[in-house]
Amino acid sequence: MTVTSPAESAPPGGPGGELAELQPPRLMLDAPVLRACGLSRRYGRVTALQDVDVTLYPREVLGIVGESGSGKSSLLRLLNLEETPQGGSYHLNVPGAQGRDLLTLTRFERRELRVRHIGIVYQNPHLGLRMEHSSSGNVAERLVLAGERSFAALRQAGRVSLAASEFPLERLDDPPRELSGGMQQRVQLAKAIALKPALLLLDEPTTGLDVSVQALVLDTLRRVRRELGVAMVIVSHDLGVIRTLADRVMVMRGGQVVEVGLVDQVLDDPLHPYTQQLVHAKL
Ligand SMILES: Nc1ncnc2c1ncn2[C@@H]1O[C@H](COP(=O)(O)OP(=O)(O)OP(=O)(O)O)[C@@H](O)[C@H]1O
Repeated sequence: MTVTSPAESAPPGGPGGELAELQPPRLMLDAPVLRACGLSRRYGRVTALQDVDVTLYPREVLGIVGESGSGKSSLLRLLNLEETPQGGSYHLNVPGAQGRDLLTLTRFERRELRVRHIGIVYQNPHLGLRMEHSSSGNVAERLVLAGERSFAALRQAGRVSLAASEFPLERLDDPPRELSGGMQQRVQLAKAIALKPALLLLDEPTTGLDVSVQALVLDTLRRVRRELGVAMVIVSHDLGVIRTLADRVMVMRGGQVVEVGLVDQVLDDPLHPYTQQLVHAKL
């Protein structure tokens, strides 16, 4: 399906409307940093994603919500170039990839692009971290993949990135298996932002953390967004998290997008019956 962004559907003018009200949100005035069209993914007989379009603007945060099994994590894996869809196209507006459909790249080219331009934080830290290596070593690994070889530079870059994710620096040498869930998410975040990616993907980054830790991690994500200006896609079943972080939200059901729009618009005045059900169930 084709989802038209509010920017694209906004009328150029109208009776009685203030100009400011008619202009698309500032974020949407730039060229998109990410544009994926018609993504489809099947696993055997299960259709995880069907004809999904995603557009993301620079510095924008797009939330993805939907019931369990609606395809949210599958979509993030495709956007992270971990898996290949059976159909669709995917463009990122980053150096070396302009005008190229990323789905046509070789495995090596995709890996390069992922290392340099895409960061991801998984709900399960075991997917994103080596639990036995030191925390700073986990962050350094990404820099090594990008070609950095100097031990001093790796150590310093790891420290800077962990500090940016508000990780306690006295625990730099501790392995993630000895850290709390909130700290493990901070190590994942530090690794994800180490090379200042254009795109940060977050899969339920606060799920499973206790409420006070969740709030701290959300604060850090907001600050990272503000300071790095990175565009983010965040999957969460928690509409409070989406409201706190996201500019727009995309609602998924059965592998398809049923509604997309500005967060307040969709969560306060949902149009699709499924979104209405989702919002009311969470109230
Ligand atoms: N590797 C896989 N092999 C087989 N089926 C899969 C695989 N990954 C996902 N699926 C199926 O694809 C569908 C979408 O799964 P996905 O994990 O993307 O949903 P989700 O919205 O992220 O769910 P949740 O909120 O529970 O994490 C489900 O039916 C799931 O069983």
